[in-house]
Amino acid sequence: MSAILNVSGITKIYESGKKKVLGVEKVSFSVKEGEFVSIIGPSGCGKSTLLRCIAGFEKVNCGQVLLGGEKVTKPGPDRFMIFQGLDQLFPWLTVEENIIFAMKAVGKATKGVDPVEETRHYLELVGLLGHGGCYPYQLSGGMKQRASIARALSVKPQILLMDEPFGSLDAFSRRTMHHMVLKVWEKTGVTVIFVTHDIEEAIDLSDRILVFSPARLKADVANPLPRPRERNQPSYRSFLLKISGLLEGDFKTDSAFKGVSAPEATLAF
Ligand SMILES: Nc1ncnc2c1ncn2[C@@H]1O[C@H](COP(=O)(O)OP(=O)(O)OP(=O)(O)O)[C@@H](O)[C@H]1O
Repeated sequence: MSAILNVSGITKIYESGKKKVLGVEKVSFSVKEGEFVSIIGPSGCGKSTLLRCIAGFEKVNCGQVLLGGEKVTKPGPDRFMIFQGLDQLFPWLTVEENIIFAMKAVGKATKGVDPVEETRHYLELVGLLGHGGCYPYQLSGGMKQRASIARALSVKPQILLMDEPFGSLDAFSRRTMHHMVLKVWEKTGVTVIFVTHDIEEAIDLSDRILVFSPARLKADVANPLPRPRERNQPSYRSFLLKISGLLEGDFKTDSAFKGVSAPEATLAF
């Protein structure tokens, strides 16, 4: 499979007044079409910054992001971002209307197909069939994230960017969401980049794990475990130890850029 995303030497420096803070520095990696890649690292190490640079929400200071060979300079419907917050849907529209609105806004409703029928397909995929007529306030946190994922898929993005999407859910709901998101990934073949603080979540879901230390990509590790991943297997434990070991220590990064403060990252799992 060829690379759909190429991130080449990107640096993002935030400037507020006289202060300059490093978001990410000289980060390079690529992602193949259909891959599921997780990004893990201490709080403040630049995971969200990286995702926002790929989404086109942030302008990079150096380097470039190429998606399908095209340079990313602004947000676009080929990248859809899902956040941790549970209020990403328009509260004045039903779930079905939210999805139809998104499809129409980016011109991705399939020609000759009734948008209501198409919406049903995505709702079924995320396990929300029968809830299309609900308003967001009538849904649980997990159901809201399912609806946000259905809406994201409906615009047929090349990459789904997920920034700790299940971070505010309880452990049981998270496990249920993991099954759902893997089913969606397998059925649609969409490329996923998934930010998490949770090592087991990264191992359960992804083909590859990018381990960050402050502002830098420290390791790019292929997940050797066959799917479905069994947490009680010795091979799972040893891979978990490997990733945990990569996350330990090394919390001071001096920027190569003069006058730029390194991020203050903390280990908080
Ligand atoms: N808009 C901004 N303006 C100034 N500094 C910022 C801004 N956004 C992020 N930063 C800084 O950039 C660094 C990286 O932040 P980022 O949010 O990308 O980290 P993170 O790894 O996603 O953290 P967390 O896991 O806690 O969400 C931090 O030092 C942060 O304070």
